[in-house]
Amino acid sequence: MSDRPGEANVRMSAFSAEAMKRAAARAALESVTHGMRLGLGSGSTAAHFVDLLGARVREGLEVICVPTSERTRAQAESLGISLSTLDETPQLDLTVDGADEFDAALRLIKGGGGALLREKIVAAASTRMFVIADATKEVRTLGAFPLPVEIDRFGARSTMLHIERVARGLGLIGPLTMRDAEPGERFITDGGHYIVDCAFGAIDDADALAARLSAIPGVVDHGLFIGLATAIFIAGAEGVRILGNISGDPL
Ligand SMILES: O=C(CO)[C@H](O)[C@H](O)COP(=O)(O)O
Repeated sequence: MSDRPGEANVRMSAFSAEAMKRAAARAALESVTHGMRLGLGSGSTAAHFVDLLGARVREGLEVICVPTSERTRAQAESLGISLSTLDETPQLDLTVDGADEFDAALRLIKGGGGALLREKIVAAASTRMFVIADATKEVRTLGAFPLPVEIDRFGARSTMLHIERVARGLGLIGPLTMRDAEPGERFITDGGHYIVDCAFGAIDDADALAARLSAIPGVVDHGLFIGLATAIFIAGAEGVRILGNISGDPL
């Protein structure tokens, strides 16, 4: 278990990291059955799941899927996976997505790829949410990965100050950085918002921080996913371990 982002990744070759992500994706795919309504996550681990799902669809599996980003939509479309929207298909059976960090209570930090708002909406519309990850994402305390917060473009500076104040009230102090797509060009989410990356370090009371961030008017959503994941498929050198319950409720 790592407390520093990338610590174990340094030891892990790029090939084995990708192999582990794919192993986690393959294990989660075993729960997908004919006729399911699926949420498709975003990021490199979720992309392995979409790729493997595409192969099953070519073999005849019928599922209907709601993507959590335009990038995932394009990938799924290119693989011939049937797509829908949450307006057409408002309730889903299962969402499979990656995460930037998770803890033993199945709490997550997400949004490293900037898709956290749609990811959270889709996960909340799903009976179950499976997280697929390599073992480097497991932490004792969330927060080594800077917490992404999606904010409205209007009054962005003011909203950042508000986030800082709220965090300080919980003893969390750390630089807040407006995310850029490239130097000099702001990152804009699929929903048209900015992302602020908050490097607080260890977040001892994630539940309180989540509630206080949600109450800030300019905050559209934040990357703390609490009470949404029902199972986490963790791929490591010894194979895939499952945290939580693949058939049931969040912890
Ligand atoms: O939350 C996300 C995107 O918003 C991703 O799930 C998260 O960043 C993990 O990505 P990867 O699988 O590439 O490590």
